[in-house]
Amino acid sequence: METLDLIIGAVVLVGLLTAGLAVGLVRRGRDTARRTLGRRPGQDAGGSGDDGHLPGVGDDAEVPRDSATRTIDTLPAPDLELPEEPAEPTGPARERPEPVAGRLVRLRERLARSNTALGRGLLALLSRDTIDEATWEEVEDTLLLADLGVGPATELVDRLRLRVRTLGERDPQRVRALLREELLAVVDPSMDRTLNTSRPADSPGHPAVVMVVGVNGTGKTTTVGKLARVLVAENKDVVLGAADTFRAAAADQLATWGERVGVPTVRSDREGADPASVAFEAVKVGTESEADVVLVDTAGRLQNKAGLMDELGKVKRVIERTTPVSEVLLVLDATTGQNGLKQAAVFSQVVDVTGIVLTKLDGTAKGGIVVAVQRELGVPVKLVGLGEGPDDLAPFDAEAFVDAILA
Ligand SMILES: Nc1nc2c(ncn2[C@@H]2O[C@H](COP(=O)(O)OP(=O)(O)OP(=O)(O)O)[C@@H](O)[C@H]2O)c(=O)[nH]1
Repeated sequence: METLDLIIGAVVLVGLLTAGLAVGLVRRGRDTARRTLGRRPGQDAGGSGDDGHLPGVGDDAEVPRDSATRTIDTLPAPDLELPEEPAEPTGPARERPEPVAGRLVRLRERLARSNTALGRGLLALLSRDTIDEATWEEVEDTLLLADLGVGPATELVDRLRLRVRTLGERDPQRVRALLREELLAVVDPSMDRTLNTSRPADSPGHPAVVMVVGVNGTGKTTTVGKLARVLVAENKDVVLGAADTFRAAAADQLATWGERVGVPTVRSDREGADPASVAFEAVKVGTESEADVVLVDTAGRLQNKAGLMDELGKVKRVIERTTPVSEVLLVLDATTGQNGLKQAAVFSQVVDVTGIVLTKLDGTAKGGIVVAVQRELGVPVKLVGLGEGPDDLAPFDAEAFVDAILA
């Protein structure tokens, strides 16, 4: 009997050992398969310096079983895609954005190549032997052609004429200096152009939220991408929200901008998903990850579609359930002149625009739109787009701008 018990015990033990070994082998096989699937093309089994057990940077890593359990209220809405953690770039090496200081100098270089540049036209007129009434009219026309707007153009000519006459000034260098002063006055150096990207003091624990709005094709998505780089260059942690859900490609475009500098993007893969819920989720992710700034890209809205404009208002209200919106930046294409101004007015009725981003300033010799749009909205131009390059976005500075015009 005892012998029989011993034999049964031994058989059970061997059985258990065999089963354990089999489970171990299957697990190990699955892990190996996962690592292989997760590997990007070009990475061999021993590559990326891994020891054969850890995934390489950017590979899918299985969530450890002992990682914190997420409660229901931290789960994303079903159609949203949260950024993978960590936000390491998966493509080429992470780019280092160029420093921001002095970028506006590029405008001077670009305008210098233009034959129709505003400053050159004005200086040619003012260096004539006689500056008579006809000349002043030509000065005014030149300013109007440069999209300065009637009010500021008349103002500038009246003041300049008075000073040139009163001082009896004929020296070209002095006339140039007077012109500079008057141009600067209409561009208005006293406006506060600071971009508010500091965490809000009145909403502790939340990131600054910047909403970017504007009509299709003005350069919104590109601006969000460039702005993310500016902030990364300032060592800020950024999260992007792809609330342009009209076009899935817009989210792809935004995510690509982010990946280049290691910034995560919250997005929905479903075209037409609720933009407000994407924006809300982006702010939530930004808060949970203790980001400094959340940049929310919105769909290009045609200003005559009242329903769509209402939706934009909703995006803002939904964000504000969590935390105040620090900046609403309206992106305008500098090459569209008066049309851009009409768009600007409609947008400012729906959301309180706090700053203008004037894109494609490299594509026009008409810098006057800066003045016109500020007058129209009473809101400062804070950033300007100077090209299609990733770092072609410059903080606007009135003096540097006028100097670029007069270069
Ligand atoms: N030359 C120049 N091109 C720019 C500038 N900013 C943006 N662009 C170009 O303008 C085009 C439109 O830019 P997007 O960022 O896609 O415009 P969007 O407003 O987001 O458009 P939707 O996504 O359709 O709403 C792209 O080809 C950009 O490269 C700029 O400052 N200068």
